[in-house]
Amino acid sequence: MNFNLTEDQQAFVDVAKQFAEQELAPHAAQWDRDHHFPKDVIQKAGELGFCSLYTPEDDGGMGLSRLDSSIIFEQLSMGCTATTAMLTIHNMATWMIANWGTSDAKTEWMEHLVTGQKLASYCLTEPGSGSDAAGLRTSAKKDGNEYVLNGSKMFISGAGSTEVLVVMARTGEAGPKGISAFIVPADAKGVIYGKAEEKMGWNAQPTRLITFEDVRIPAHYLLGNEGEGFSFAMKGLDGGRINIATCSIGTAQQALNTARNYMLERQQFGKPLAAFQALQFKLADMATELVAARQLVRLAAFKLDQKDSEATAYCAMAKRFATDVGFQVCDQALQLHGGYGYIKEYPLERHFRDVRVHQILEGTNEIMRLIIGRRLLDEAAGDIL
Ligand SMILES: CC(C)(COP(=O)(O)OP(=O)(O)OC[C@H]1O[C@@H](n2cnc3c(N)ncnc32)[C@H](O)[C@@H]1OP(=O)(O)O)[C@@H](O)C(=O)NCCC(=O)NCCSC(=O)C1=CCCCC1
Repeated sequence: MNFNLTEDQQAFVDVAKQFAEQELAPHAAQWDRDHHFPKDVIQKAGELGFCSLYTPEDDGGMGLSRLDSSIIFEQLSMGCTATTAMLTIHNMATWMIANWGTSDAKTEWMEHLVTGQKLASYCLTEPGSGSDAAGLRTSAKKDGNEYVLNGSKMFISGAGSTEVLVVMARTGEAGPKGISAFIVPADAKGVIYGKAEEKMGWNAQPTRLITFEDVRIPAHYLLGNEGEGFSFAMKGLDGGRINIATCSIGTAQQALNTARNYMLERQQFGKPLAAFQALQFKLADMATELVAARQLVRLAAFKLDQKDSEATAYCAMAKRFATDVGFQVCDQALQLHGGYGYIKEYPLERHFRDVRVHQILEGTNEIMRLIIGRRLLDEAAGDIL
């Protein structure tokens, strides 16, 4: 077992780190303050392949593994959490279209999505269904060569600024088996956008309600077959959960680095904070938990790459653990800064606000525990640990 980065992975790290330092980090605070969505910067990231990291090469993507992608997203999220998170969502939606889109739909959309010239949002959650995703009510009714969509999607990242929506909608019976997935052009007639939500963090990307009123799309925008949409949505989220966990790791690493430097510089009682053993212990615990979280995220990514039968449970474990650790590390880094941690002149309060939502979205950490627990207790599952 080799835990070192390969030469290729190190090269990816170098490119991503440079991009994060030059294109993201210098602007992240301003984007947060202005609630500015830096679409041009995401498109610039697309020129480096970052918009289609794990989309297969045959579909125009980079064809990288989930592990390689996680290593890259970690570096990018050290520059700007919210922008990188949006990039991961676009990667997830693009991968879904590449995997299950019809050849006509792929001919129409893929070349624009893999480069990031067009961006995609993922639309599962509804006002009445969050954790109970299979309870969704948005409907898609077949009408000749078209589907007609009606309903609403809530908390949609990028909504109003992306060109493509991957929408899960009901074509059949109640529950997961009646759900299908569709490509919906974001400017289709009848797609109506709500106001941008005022959020605690993730301010460098818009979040809106989307309402579909008799939205007509061609039948070949159906992904796979009718009734397969819930499973596609969940498969997309297995990878999405690693990506979000990764964004927590990168942000927490950035917060840890900032706190370490502050401890070396800041003098109190005639000596640097670094000289106080209680604070050394705090930093030691932050680093230890962060390293453990990173390894679990990379293990889950590896399991997904291997198509391991327990990959879903490992992705849930990684998401639960890394987003909890990421939040705690950012909180402790803020605490180590004392009053300076609480003011906006320093980045700690932004990191704290940005990672908080990772414990909620792409499945709450309570749902992650449910997924892990169910699997552990499934008699057919065998030993997963
Ligand atoms: C786990 C869960 C609670 C599901 O439970 P139920 O008991 O209803 O469904 P159950 O009986 O577990 O399953 C149904 C079928 O589905 C297959 N399948 C499940 N997982 C997977 C999987 N991982 N891969 C493949 N198939 C899967 C399952 O096998 C079953 O099919 P079968 O009967 O076997 O033929 C699910 O709903 C969930 O997870 N909620 C969190 C939602 C949630 O995560 N939002 C997040 C919304 S997105 C979001 O927050 C974003 C934020 C920022 C932007 C991006 C998006």
